[in-house]
Amino acid sequence: MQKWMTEFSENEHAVYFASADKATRLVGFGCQTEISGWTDQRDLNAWVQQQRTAVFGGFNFDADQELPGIMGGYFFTPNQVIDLNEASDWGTTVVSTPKHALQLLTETNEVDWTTRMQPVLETMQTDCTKQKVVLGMQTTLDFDASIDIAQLLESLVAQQPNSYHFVMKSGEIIFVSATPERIVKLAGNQFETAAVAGSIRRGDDEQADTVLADALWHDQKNREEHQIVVNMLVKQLADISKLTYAETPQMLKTPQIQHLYTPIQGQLNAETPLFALVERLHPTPALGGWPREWAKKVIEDYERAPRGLFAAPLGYYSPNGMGEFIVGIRSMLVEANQARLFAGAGVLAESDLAQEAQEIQLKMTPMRELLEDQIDAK
Ligand SMILES: C=C(O[C@H]1C=CC=C(C(=O)O)[C@@H]1O)C(=O)O
Repeated sequence: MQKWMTEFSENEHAVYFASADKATRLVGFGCQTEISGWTDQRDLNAWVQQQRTAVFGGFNFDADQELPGIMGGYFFTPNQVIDLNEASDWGTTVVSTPKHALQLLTETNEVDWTTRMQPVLETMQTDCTKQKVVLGMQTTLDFDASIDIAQLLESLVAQQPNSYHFVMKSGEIIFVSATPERIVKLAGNQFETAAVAGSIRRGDDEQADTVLADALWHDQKNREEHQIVVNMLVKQLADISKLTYAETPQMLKTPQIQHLYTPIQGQLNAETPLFALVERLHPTPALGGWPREWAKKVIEDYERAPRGLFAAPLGYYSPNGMGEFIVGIRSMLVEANQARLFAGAGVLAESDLAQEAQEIQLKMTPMRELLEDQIDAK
């Protein structure tokens, strides 16, 4: 286990952010100032402008659904931010005392998900203006003892090497995401975003994997689901920037899932704050849907519980204007003995809800596997 992981678990406030390529690996400890419960984006912007060091945190997926604590949207300025790619002493191995292996006591699933979502599908089948909605699910796991955060970080780094990592701790509450999706990265007048939508499992060997990738690439429903995201990103950005992207998607692979993927580069016409870009894009139809307001209402009405940081923009923002935000999918909220896992799937009129429910289970496996490292195997 590395030194920063134990330090993280011992701090009241801590944050870890890593880009998918690991060119950025930041960890922050302590809290100088914090903000939550803002009602107007301008209050958040004003607060950010007052900070002299980087701020870290995330938005509430839907600010109209108020939630307490960090799930309602939370940013803070750590006392100390360490660049793990430079400060090698924080990466030194420390001996950790083996903890009590966890036993899973109960697992609570949304067993009614497909029947509950059926009316949404029927609306889409009768009204072709309702093109896409991403429907989420939450699973709660209760253990006999508290989850070891340092061990969780070690598992995350080892098991999800190609994903963005975001872990934020405030007191006893920790939000963890190993996501393949970045909403936006800004440096000067250059930004990067991407459409990640359309999914299939990984194959057992290279040949099976390629067959599955090929099936996904040629699948009409998935291509349509992906194109809705590309179109919206372009629509929201074309008036303020010059965009570069390919006409057809490539594949993006995580250990469990492969996705259709269209990276988009942009050059801003005029200086634009990072939060203004986030506001234009969130929620993209990879997390919300299309039309946007209809999808937002469906999510509010049909999902069992508000999302909070799940599927919301999470990241950091430096005083020089640079920063990066990812979306908090493939995620969980950990509090003492409990983990609440989140995932969702894009639904179109031609979707099979049972199949989408299976896809959601697959999308929960990255977080499940982090916990399995701590479970008593007997
Ligand atoms: C909402 C999630 O995935 C989104 C991102 C990529 C692919 C997706 C899909 O194929 O449905 C989803 O839109 C999730 O993982 O919880």
